[in-house]
Formats: sequence, structure tokens, C-alpha cells
Amino acid sequence: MQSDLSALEVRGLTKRFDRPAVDALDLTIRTGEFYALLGPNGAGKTTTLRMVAGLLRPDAGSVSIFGIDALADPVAAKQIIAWVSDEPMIYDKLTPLEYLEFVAGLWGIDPTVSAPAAQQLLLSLGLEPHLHERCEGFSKGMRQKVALAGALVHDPRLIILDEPLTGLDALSARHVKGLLQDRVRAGCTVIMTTHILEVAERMADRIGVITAGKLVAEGTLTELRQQNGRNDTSLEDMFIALVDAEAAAA
Ligand SMILES: Nc1ncnc2c1ncn2[C@@H]1O[C@H](COP(=O)(O)OP(=O)(O)OP(=O)(O)O)[C@@H](O)[C@H]1O
Repeated sequence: MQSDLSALEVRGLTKRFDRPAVDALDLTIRTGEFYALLGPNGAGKTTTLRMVAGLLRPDAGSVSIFGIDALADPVAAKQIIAWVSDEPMIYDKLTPLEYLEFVAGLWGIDPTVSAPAAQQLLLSLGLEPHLHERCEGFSKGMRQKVALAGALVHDPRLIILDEPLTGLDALSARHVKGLLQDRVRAGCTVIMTTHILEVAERMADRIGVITAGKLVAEGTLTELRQQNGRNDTSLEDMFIALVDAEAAAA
């Protein structure tokens, strides 16, 4: 489902550490789309998403989330987004249900609404056998799933994920992919980074490729193939060719 209002509009986004990490980046994510942001290590993907999520102040540029200026009004923006980092933090002494109850409380959600939703979220991620176990004994993948469930408790409109599938076994990855696809079908927008090109190929409505902090290609898989004159090639071959070409031009 797509509407005219962009879920995310990034303009001239810039962040420099000892050298530019994100370099005057423009990015538009349409409402209701599943967008995969690809790029080699160090390309600036995480830095971009951290700025969008309000965790890192840009040196320049703007971030608009459903029309809200996220730099001027970060609280309003944060209320409608979910951010899931690749190294999520959860409270180890809590069980998954307690953690979700805690997060729902922070959002001020009525427990009669949040409790069944939390249970449903955890079940959809295959955590049913562990609902009442403390998170401290959980594997990295289980913790990632609890963090994802926690990030979705307030029913965000834009879900921002940094490598959500890394370290997940096949069944867990399927649960996460299924949950994200359900959310998109329900009208949410997803932007995620991934190094698993097959996931981008199979799940994303559109794919963006970023190198050295700049967007160097963007489109549906078919559009990317057309842009690169490689009609029958895999995303992996195209990605490597694009990254090589950008490195050679640098
Ligand atoms: N806090 C920081 N301090 C200094 N440099 C940083 C910091 N965060 C990121 N960088 C640098 O910014 C650049 C972009 O990093 P970023 O983590 O955004 O890349 P990425 O595309 O997410 O990479 P990966 O695929 O490896 O996760 C890199 O050169 C990185 O070393």
C-alpha cells in the first residue's frame, strides 16, 4: 500500500568523523514500501540510519519523517518510528513478556491493549517457549528478536532496522522476515540495511546502494538491472560491479 506522503525524506544529510561518513545524501522512502539499503562495509549505512533515528546529530541536512522535521521535533518523530540496532540492548533480568510490558509502559500504552499485542508479537517470533525465562540466558539471536518485538510495541509507522537478520538461524530469520512483511502489508514502511543480498532481492520493493556516504544506485531490481545494462544478472553481481566502479572512480 503506498500513498503520496513520503515516509522518509532525507536531504543533504552529512556526517563527518575524521573523514566524510555520509556525504550530502538524498533519500526518499515511500509510504508502505520495503526498502533495503545496501553498501560495502564502512559505506555509511549505520551512520545514516542513526541520524534518521535521532541518535546522532548530522553536521548538515534534513530528515523528515511523515512530514515531521525530525531534527526540530525529535520527540514527535520518535513516537512514530522503531529503531532496531544490530547490537540491541535489552534488560537481562526481565523475561520477554516483562520487557515488552516495561517498554509499553514507557509509551503509556494501556496494559489491556499492550499485553495481548506483546504476547502475539513474541509468539510470531517463535519465542513462545521462552516467554517466562529471563533474557540473561538468551542467545544473541533470541535477544535480537526480543529487541525487535520491543521496538514494535508502540505500533510504529516507520521501522528502521540495521542488519536485523545477521546471526539469526534460518527459522528465526523466517520469523523476522514474516513479521516485517506482515507489517508492510498492514501499511507500515520498512527501511533496513543488510549484507544478505538474497533478502534484499526477495523482500525489498526498492533497493538503494550507498558507497562512501552517497547513493550510487536505486530502484526496483528490474530498474537496477536496466540502469546497469545487465538484464539477466544477479543482485550480487550488480552490487559488486557497482561497488568496484565507484572504488575505481574514487
Ligand atoms: N562513532 C564513530 N567515530 C568515528 N568514525 C565513525 C564512527 N561511526 C562510524 N564511523 C566511520 O564512518 C564510516 C561509516 O561507518 P558506518 O558504520 O556508517 O558504515 P556501514 O555502512 O554501516 O558499515 P558496515 O556494513 O560495516 O556496518 C566508517 O568509515 C566508520 O569508520
